[in-house]
Amino acid sequence: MGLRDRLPADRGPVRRDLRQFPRADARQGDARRHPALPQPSARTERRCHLRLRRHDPVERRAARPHRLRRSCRPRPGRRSRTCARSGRAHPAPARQAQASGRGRAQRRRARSIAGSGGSGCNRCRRRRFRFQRPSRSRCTSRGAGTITRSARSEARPVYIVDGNRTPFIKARGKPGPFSPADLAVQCGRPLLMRQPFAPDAFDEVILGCANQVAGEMNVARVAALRMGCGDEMPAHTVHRNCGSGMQSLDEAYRYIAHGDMELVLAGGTEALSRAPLILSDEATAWLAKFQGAKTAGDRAKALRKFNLAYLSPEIGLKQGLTDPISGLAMGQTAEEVAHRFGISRWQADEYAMESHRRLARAQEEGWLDNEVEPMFAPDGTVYDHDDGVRPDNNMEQLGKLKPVFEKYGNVTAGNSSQITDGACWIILASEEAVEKHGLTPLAKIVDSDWAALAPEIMGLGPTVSATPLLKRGELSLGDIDVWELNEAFAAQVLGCLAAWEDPGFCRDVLGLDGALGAVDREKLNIDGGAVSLGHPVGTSGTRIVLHLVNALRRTGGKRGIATECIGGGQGGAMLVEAL
Ligand SMILES: CC(=O)SCCNC(=O)CCNC(=O)[C@H](O)C(C)(C)COP(=O)(O)OP(=O)(O)OC[C@H]1O[C@@H](n2cnc3c(N)ncnc32)[C@H](O)[C@@H]1OP(=O)(O)O
Repeated sequence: MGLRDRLPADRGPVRRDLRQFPRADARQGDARRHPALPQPSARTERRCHLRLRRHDPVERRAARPHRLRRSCRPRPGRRSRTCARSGRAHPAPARQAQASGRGRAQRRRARSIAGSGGSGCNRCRRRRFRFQRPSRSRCTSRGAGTITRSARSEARPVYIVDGNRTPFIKARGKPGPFSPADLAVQCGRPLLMRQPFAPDAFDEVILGCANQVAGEMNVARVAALRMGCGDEMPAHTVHRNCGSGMQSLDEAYRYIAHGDMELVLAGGTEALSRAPLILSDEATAWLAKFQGAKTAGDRAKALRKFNLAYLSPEIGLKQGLTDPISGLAMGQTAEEVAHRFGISRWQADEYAMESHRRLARAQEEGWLDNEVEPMFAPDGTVYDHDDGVRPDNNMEQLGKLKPVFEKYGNVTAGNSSQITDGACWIILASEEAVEKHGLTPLAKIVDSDWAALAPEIMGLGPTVSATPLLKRGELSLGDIDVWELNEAFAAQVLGCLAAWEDPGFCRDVLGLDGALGAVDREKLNIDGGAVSLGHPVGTSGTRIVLHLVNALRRTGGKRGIATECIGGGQGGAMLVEAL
């Protein structure tokens, strides 16, 4: 029975309450044992469990309930008050509803919200109800600017006509040879050279980048100019963390589908090796004072206040890979997903090993040759392949690695995505542009979706963003020939697969009538993924769509979904059809 047969018959708003997951029995499951590792004692197991519980939003909330400040609690019939936290005015909702002459139901709702102390201040309300209120379902609506169901039938077709990427180069603890703009230019030049149109024929250049460097602000425009697209080429950079590369494609898709543009160059670039070191606020203040000193005496005075600790900068990459709301590193969010769905270390390592095996096979068979363009460093070094792959990786090697993010966790350097540099471009065109320039479309973008969930479990982003594509397209799992699910962490990918097989999760979070089912592993990340290849965060979204198109064409498949989790608690997905 496919998803089509289980489509909910007008079930109303989906209840997306992640407190339900996992079931109690799954929580108690042993997710950490690995036969090749020394086993933790019962005491450390208990401690580890307690530590994970601290990340659990439900347990944490129970332990430390957020109290709305007095001033945030509007009461029916009272005058509006100012929130001490946000500084915004809170109208008393019941009175407000009455005054504006709204209906009885609305007034009742307003009273009940007021009674629970949750009206008015968005910040407070969001904090307090984060895991209490069913969130608005994004399975069916995507906010302003989206292509709605009715508009979709009138939308113009959008074609992927070409694309390529650089090799992904592992960051080895020092700045890599290329900046984000260098990567984008080295990737883009050969792509533009083989097109039958001039580089200035684009309507817009859009580039995703999560870590822009100060010397290349609006890196899209810098790259467009350096690629010879001309002074009149509009270009902008987009940022949706790990979804930046897919965001650029999605914008291009929408511009073309709406009839605003004909030909767009979209992509992603990232040089994680060049993430900055950041001076602390104290060090910056000292430096400002020192530089502002007018006399030699003032300078000497400032020098005397110098503290050696100022020389110890904060690591920008570490901060960037930590969620600012939950305070969890991305790897810890993967531990969270693994814990909730009982994913073991063994399973994660097995997945990682297979990822390396598949990428090595793809490189050997030349399946990536039409996708990867070599790069040339100023010192003459040629980079022509993804250098993170370990063709001879085995469970013994992987089993020896220590968990990185939790003492007795599952996530290691071996089953995490690697920190790499790389760029990727895709050319998108309307039917008119295809005809005008005599282009050969490779695939068509059919639909896309963005969804959000709690930052602690951002790894489940693919489930909440890809399922609406299946729903809207009335597709079952069997209708999807290839899946590209970005491998942020092996445990996170496996967590998504487990969630789709969990009837409770699918029913309550995804709004289905039962479990979606098991994704065929032979159709998932068939040529490896970020675990073996690396994950230049702003680029990966473009890469998975480009590779999906190539993989579909190579295997003779028709439909494919590229999907990824996004730091901060989001998911993005794109449905394409090979031509
Ligand atoms: C929404 C999202 O997409 S979230 C995802 C965003 N991205 C991330 O969070 C990045 C996650 N990854 C990381 O943070 C890093 O890769 C880390 C912290 C896990 C590891 O970083 P590093 O220590 O620099 O990794 P590195 O690749 O150097 O490996 C460390 C060690 O493990 C070993 N190792 C790594 N992978 C393997 C493997 N597959 N098999 C055997 N050994 C391995 C290395 O050889 C190395 O050992 P050595 O020091 O003796 O040479």
